[in-house]
Amino acid sequence: MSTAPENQVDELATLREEIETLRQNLVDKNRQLQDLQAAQRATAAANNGANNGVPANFSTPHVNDLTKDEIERYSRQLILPGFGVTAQTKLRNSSFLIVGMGGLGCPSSQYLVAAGSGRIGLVDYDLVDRSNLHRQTLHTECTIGLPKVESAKSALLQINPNCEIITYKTLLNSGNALEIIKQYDVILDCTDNVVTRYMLNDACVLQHKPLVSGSALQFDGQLTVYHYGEICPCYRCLFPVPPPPQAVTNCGDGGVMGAITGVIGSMQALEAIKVATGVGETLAGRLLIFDGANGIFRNIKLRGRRSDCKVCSTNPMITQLIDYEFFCSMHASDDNQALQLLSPEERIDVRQYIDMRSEPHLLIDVRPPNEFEICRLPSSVNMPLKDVLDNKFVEEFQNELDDKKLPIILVCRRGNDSQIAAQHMCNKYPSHTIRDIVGGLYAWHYQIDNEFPIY
Ligand SMILES: Nc1ncnc2c1ncn2[C@@H]1O[C@H](COP(=O)(O)OP(=O)(O)OP(=O)(O)O)[C@@H](O)[C@H]1O
Ligand SMILES: [Zn+2]
Repeated sequence: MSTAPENQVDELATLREEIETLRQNLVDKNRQLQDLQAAQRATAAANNGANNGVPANFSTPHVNDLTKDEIERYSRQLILPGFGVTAQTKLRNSSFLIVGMGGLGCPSSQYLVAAGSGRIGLVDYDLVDRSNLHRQTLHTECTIGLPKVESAKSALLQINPNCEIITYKTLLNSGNALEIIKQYDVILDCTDNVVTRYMLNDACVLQHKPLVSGSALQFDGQLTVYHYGEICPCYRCLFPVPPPPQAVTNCGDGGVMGAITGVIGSMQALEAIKVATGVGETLAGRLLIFDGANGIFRNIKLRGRRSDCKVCSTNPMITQLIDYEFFCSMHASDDNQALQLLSPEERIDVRQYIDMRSEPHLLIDVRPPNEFEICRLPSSVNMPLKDVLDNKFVEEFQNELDDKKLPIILVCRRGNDSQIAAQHMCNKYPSHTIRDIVGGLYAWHYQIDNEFPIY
């Protein structure tokens, strides 16, 4: 006999509660583990030099200042020709600031911590989300909802408890960047937005810090080291003017293959290690381009420092941090990115759409076909935005458009593209009722049905 629907609902709720309690337990246990490990390290440090019952003349002195644990832990790195104790010790005396604990920050911090870096700062304002887990490999099912910096710190200390890890759960901006950056030797840009790229670049130039910069989108990645050495350009030398906001795509909109961020993030760690130890040739003055779809690495030579660069030239115009959101006409965080193209009366919200669903209407989903395939509202038809803008709807929906009373509703993922489509269609058919749904499928998930998937 099958369970009654209301029992299933109760059972589901109980299971969810139990999972939540277990998750919270795991987080608490992880914290306890970290505290115990810290106490253990403190005791070991206090006992350092004590002979633990072994006669004094039998205790072995540390070789070249590396402890027994360090020699064992880094043995495969220590025996590398050209690396050795000197580089290992330099690494231990170095500090790295990783800005962004997402797709790039996770692998780069993982390798820097595992390799024996002395001190690592982690900066991120965001919380772990389930959609992060396919690429942000330090975060897990158990740390969903926790600050990314805390989730990462706990995972990193499991790898190497000897590394000092400092967390900053904050948006790095003009107000706090210089103060934080000055405490570290090498800075890694693992963020995903143009505003932070310019801000970090200028802050690193002002503080004379090398900047290891990575980016990953879809199947592609890029990597270089800015402002390192005499002639190496800064980000502004290459891009004096920010791109127009509509030309910028992030992972949330364009998608990204997790392994691409793994490749670029690991290489950022490698570049940072080379900068800190002086071993090997860094990518300063060169840009590494990774075409993951075709398995091709390219290395292109970059121009030298720009003599009229606003920040790194001998007579810079920028001598302190500016308002980068204003400079780029964009936001640094994912918040408040909603486009305001149409007035409220030209739009409907999800509840209004629910009310009109029983009446005849045409619901057009303007997302790309691969996203439409992931999930869709019942009875919606797909016409991607670019086809709407090419007027393909004129032919495709000729009958519906002939019926002037039939409302046409446009929907997309978050309610931005649907506004562009609605505005375009309204210009062509001004007497027709054409509306878009505020907040799109996200609003549907949050306000109507949280079983409806979001991505
Ligand atoms: N100025 C900043 N200060 C602190 N953290 C930042 C800043 N700008 C971006 N970040 C962080 O950088 C990380 C970039 O990660 P990633 O590119 O993998 O994207 P995401 O924001 O986690 O995910 P998605 O774009 O899929 O929603 C994010 O965790 C974001 O919070
Ligand atoms: Zn410059």
